[in-house]
Amino acid sequence: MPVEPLSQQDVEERLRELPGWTTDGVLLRRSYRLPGHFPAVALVVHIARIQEELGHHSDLTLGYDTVAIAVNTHSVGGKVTGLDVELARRIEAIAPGHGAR
Ligand SMILES: C[C@H](O)[C@H](O)[C@H]1CNC2=NC(N)=NC(=O)C2=N1
Repeated sequence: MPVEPLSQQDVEERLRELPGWTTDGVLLRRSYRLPGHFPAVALVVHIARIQEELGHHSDLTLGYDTVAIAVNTHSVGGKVTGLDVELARRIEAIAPGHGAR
């Protein structure tokens, strides 16, 4: 199935089920605070594993106890698509297990 950009309204509707995630119309973003540096590193590695499984990759920024995620779909010229929302859902499902909030 071809991947198509979502309208801003579509993105906002989908984000209602993803508290903490925001969009500026170009990127889907969320930052997490972790209980220390290694938990933050572990979250990055876990996200990297999910991204390899999906074949879809965000820009991940690792801080001391923070992880920031920004993602859109390059193949449609840098717009938000269902692939980005799916990645956000997958990340939300595993982040609490790392103590992320
Ligand atoms: C061939 C490979 O699946 C593609 O290049 C994937 C890789 N990861 C990707 N990640 C993101 N964010 N957007 C893409 O369009 C994309 N394309």
